[in-house]
Amino acid sequence: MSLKPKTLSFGRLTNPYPNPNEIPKSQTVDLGNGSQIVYSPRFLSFEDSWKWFEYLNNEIPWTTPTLRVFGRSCLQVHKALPGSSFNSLLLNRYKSGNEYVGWHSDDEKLYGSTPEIATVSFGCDRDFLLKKKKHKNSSQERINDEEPVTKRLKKSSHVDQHSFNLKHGSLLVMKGYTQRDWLHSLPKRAKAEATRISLTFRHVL
Ligand SMILES: O=C(O)CCC(=O)C(=O)O
Ligand SMILES: [Fe+2]
Repeated sequence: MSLKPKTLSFGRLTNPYPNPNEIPKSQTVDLGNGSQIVYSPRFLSFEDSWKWFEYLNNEIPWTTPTLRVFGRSCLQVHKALPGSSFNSLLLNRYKSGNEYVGWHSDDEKLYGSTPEIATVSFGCDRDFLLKKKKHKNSSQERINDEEPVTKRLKKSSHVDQHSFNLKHGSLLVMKGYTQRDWLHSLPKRAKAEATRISLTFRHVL
């Protein structure tokens, strides 16, 4: 894919980390029971990410709700995730903070039992939330009646929800049993006025 954007509009946002030494490091969050999230806030450079944003925003024939493109995946995602074998790319565009994705998991059979799903984000920062699914009968979720309520509440608010602010040029990877055990969403944000584009790389069996 050649990157020949029609227009470039660098400087829409100020680079939050102009000094490369201050760029936050990647973090791995262990969600427990074999699920993990890896978040790299500055996966692509600030300038390259704007080139990608402009290219995607101007050149993709965006339709509602989504466009699925099968074939060779692009960018450097394969290099960053050795062993990955993505063969599907889903593109989403959120034109404002009013556009959102509700709670769901990408647990369709076609992705297998432990899919690795990698999301690269461009444009406006948006929050990405994760919450644990309620399994009525699993021993893991069974409420211990002996435990004081206050302890129970503390435990669940700490362990059962996570939030990531997905930055321009960031990479977030959901791994292991994240789709089986967790829901994710990209909620409405009144303050997010600008467009966000995300690319999600997946492996279809
Ligand atoms: O736009 C995103 O970051 C995620 C969207 C999503 O969860 C999906 O397309 O399944
Ligand atoms: Fe999803």
